[in-house]
Amino acid sequence: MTTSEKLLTVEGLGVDFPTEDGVVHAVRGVSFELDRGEVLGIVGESGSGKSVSSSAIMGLLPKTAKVSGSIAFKGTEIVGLKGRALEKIRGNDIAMIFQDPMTSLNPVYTVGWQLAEAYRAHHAVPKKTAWEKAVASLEQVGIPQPDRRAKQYPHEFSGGMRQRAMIAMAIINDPELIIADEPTTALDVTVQAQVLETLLEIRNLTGAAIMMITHDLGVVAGMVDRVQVMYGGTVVESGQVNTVFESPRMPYTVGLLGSIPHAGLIGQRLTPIKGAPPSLMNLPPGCAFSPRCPLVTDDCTTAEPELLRVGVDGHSARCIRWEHLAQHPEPKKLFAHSEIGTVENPAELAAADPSLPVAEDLAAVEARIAAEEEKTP
Ligand SMILES: Nc1ncnc2c1ncn2[C@@H]1O[C@H](COP(=O)(O)OP(=O)(O)OP(=O)(O)O)[C@@H](O)[C@H]1O
Repeated sequence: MTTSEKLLTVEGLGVDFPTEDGVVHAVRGVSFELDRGEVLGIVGESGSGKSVSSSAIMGLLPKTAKVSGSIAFKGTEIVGLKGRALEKIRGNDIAMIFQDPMTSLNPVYTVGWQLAEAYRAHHAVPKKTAWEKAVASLEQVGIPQPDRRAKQYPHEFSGGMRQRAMIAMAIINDPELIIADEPTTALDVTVQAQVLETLLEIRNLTGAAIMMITHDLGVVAGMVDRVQVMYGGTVVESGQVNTVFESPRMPYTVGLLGSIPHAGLIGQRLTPIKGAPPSLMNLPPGCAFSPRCPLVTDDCTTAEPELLRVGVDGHSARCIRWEHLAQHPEPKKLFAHSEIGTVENPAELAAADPSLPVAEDLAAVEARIAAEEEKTP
């Protein structure tokens, strides 16, 4: 393995589920890379394909799933990997933390026994060594009196402690990638913050990369390095978290930022995005967000846009109208229907809005980005 090799490279990932009613295109053309020690946030409405993408990386999809594209972990292809080869990666190199700890913890065994077994599954060591490792790993996730707690059953732990025990389970084999699927949603705010803090400490200590799937934009803002926004089964915007939050270049991201409670919105009114997410069985032609987009034009409905480079440090967006958005004086108002009347036909609004400037010539925009990139050290 070369040092420049990415920890994870996902290229053109697609996941289809054939059902009686038709084929569900749950994940479509997803490509991204993850570096060692990087924290990537994946956000998007329910059903946008976040969990299915991460299950594909873990090799945890049901047999009915049709997977296409490539997922390379340290250069090894995971798609199509089965049996022992997959087991070796799963739980050892890549570990997963779920929303409900009881999906990983068995109620009939002590927490310490389960941790020790998880360690022994990947290491040929005596039981005593595995037990010591279990206690050490409980200590690592901040559980007080870990030697006493290790002898207890999951139901004797509080919700926050169970979540920590599950993190202990995930890290016991020193994974290089931790996938956390809504790991704190069920916890109260203070405990959430502590659990997230623990995850970041583990990243600092072990250098593991973290993929954090969450609805909570507050979590994303406070924790991740890079964010990836999903809609209709694909990535519609990605970039450094501050850049994406401060200068979103896909109207869906603007809508998402204004519709979900998060720290940056304190004192502001929430504005839901009108309409419903698309059916993944029957996607609209062109951009999947076009039926709900206040900036839609006829071109948006003819072909699905590529993920276009829209700024420095890998900022990209799947929107042919991103320059219009970039130059819009008040992007947040795009979704503030009540302030500009109820919008039945977003195309009419875009056409009637005189504040929308004409887009710069695309070549000029590319040149401007290239110049900015050159200036960045
Ligand atoms: N086994 C399956 N068979 C058929 N469709 C499925 C299956 N698993 C998931 N899907 C569909 O795939 C789509 C994407 O689901 P996914 O769970 O990835 O969404 P999500 O963005 O993680 O949502 P949430 O935030 O609610 O977990 C959904 O439409 C879902 O119904």
